Amino acid sequence: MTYSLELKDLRKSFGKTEIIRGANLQVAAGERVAIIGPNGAGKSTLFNLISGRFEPTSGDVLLNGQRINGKKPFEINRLGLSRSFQITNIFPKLSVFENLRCGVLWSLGYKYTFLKFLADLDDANERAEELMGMIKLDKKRDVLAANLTYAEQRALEIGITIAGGASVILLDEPTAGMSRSETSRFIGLIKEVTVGKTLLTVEHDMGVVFGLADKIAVVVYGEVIAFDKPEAVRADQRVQEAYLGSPVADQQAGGH
Ligand SMILES: Nc1ncnc2c1ncn2[C@@H]1O[C@H](COP(=O)(O)OP(=O)(O)OP(=O)(O)O)[C@@H](O)[C@H]1O
Repeated sequence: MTYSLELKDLRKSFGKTEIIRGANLQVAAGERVAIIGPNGAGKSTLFNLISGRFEPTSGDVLLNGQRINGKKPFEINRLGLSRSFQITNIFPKLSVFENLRCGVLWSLGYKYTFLKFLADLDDANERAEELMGMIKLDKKRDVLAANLTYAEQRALEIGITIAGGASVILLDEPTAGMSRSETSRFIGLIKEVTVGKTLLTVEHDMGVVFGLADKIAVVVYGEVIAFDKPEAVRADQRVQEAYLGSPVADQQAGGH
């Protein structure tokens, strides 16, 4: 079976310190996966290895069966993996529509001659309109991104992240900083716009994890110690010991 994303005995050291210590993960197409784990476990480092910001010390990252370690982030992006950052990558002085159109054009840009660019501008406009509807910002079409609410800016960011049609989407704490009601609405939106796509999130909020994920990958000390459906992960003794057993985590999970 070809996985959408696969990590094979992935390792990463910084100097003499090994941070990722043989991580393995097999994510099937269309799965929504939340990566959880204690602070400093290596979740962000894993994201950086997958998206090409860091190169692994050893082991492999496969995207749709193709080895991508050593490739540049933009090359990986063009192979179908798109990542959004906690720090937004929107242009504050452009409108919602212009931001989305930039996202679409950027994702197409590399194969374009100027004439082809002009011919396809209509397509880009159409796609930007479509994305605007998906992220429910059509009524804010001409509002500058800087003037959107925080939650709207995060929605715009998701729109830009999916603009290029990538099949694998990485979201870093997508609801961080949102209120409870914004968060639950946003989980719904993320689910809608990623239908049919493979989704990976790094997430601390257990409410978001259990609301969004088909499967949870638990990273402890640079290894994936469990990868399963939420109920199974919750019942896993090792996970409870390492992570979920703490009263704080139980409280965050809403005592399910
Ligand atoms: N570029 C780097 N150079 C040296 N050490 C690093 C680098 N990046 C991360 N580390 C170290 O790797 C370890 C794992 O960090 P990472 O940010 O991946 O953990 P995390 O699970 O995302 O943590 P958190 O939940 O707190 O965000 C930490 O000890 C961190 O100091």
